Amino acid sequence: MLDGVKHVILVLSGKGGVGKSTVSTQLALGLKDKGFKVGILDIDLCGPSVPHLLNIENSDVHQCPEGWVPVYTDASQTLAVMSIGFLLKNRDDAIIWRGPKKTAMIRQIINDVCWKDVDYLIIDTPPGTSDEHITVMECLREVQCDGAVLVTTPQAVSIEDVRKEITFCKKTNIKILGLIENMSGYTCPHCKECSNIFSSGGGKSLAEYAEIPYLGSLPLVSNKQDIIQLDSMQSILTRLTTH
Ligand SMILES: Nc1ncnc2c1ncn2[C@@H]1O[C@H](COP(=O)(O)OP(=O)(O)OP(=O)(O)O)[C@@H](O)[C@H]1O
Ligand code: SF4
Repeated sequence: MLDGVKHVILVLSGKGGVGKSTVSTQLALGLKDKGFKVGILDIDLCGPSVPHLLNIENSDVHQCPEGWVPVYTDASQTLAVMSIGFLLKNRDDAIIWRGPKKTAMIRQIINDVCWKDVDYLIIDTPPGTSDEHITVMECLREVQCDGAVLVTTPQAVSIEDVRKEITFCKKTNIKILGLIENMSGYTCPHCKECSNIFSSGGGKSLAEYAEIPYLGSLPLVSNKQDIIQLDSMQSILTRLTTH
C-alpha cells in the first residue's frame, strides 16, 4: 500500500556490485537524519543485502489484517524496511524462480506492505533491466514516483552499462533524478586526502553527454557509516529533496 507514501525514488545500476544497496541505505539514513520518515524496499530477489547493511538480518516481518508490517530500525519508527531477505528462513536459501513467480512476489511486496506515512520510499532494485524492473514500473504507474537515481563506478565497463539504464528510463518514462559515481577514489582515514585508484570523472562526463543531472561522487571509505557525513552525500541529499 503506497497510499501514504509521498515520494518514491528508485535506485538503479547497470552492473552488480557497484554499491547500489549501499547508496540506497545511505540515502535512506541521510533522509532519516534530516527528519523525514523513510522506507526502504529491497526488491533484489536474488541478492537482498539491505537487511545485512542495516544489521537487521535476523528480524522478521509479520502480517496484520491490512498486510505486512515492515521491520523498523528504531523505536520511533522513522526507518521502515521490507526485503525478500526477511522471508528467507535460511540465509543460504536462494530464490530460483522464473519470471512470473518473481513478478507476483514483487507485486505482493509493493502492494501489501503497510508503509503508513512515509515521506520517502527508496526502492533498491537488482542490477540491469529485467522482469523485476518492469514490474516495479507497472506497480508505480498509479503513484507519484519522483524518478530514478543511477549508480555507477568510475570504470569504463560500469559506465557503459549505465547507458542501458538511461535508455530503459527513457523508454519507460521514468524521470532520471541523476547519476552518482560511487567508489570514486579512496579517502585516506588519516589525512582525508582522496586518491583516484581507478579512472575518475567518467560518471560526470556520461551525465553531461546524456544530458542528465550529475548528483555527485562518493569515495571508497573504510567505514560505510562515514558516507552520510561526507559533504558530497549531503549535497546529493539536498539535490534530491529540492529537485
Ligand atoms: N563507497 C563505498 N566505500 C566502501 N565500500 C563500498 C562502497 N560502496 C559499496 N561498498 C561495498 O561494496 C560491496 C558491494 O556494495 P553493494 O552491495 O551496495 O552493491 P550492489 O550494487 O547493491 O550489489 P548487488 O549487485 O549485489 O545488488 C559491499 O561490500 C559494500 O559494502
Ligand atoms: S594519504 Fe597521507 S596520511 Fe593517508 S596513508 Fe597516505 S601518506 Fe598517510
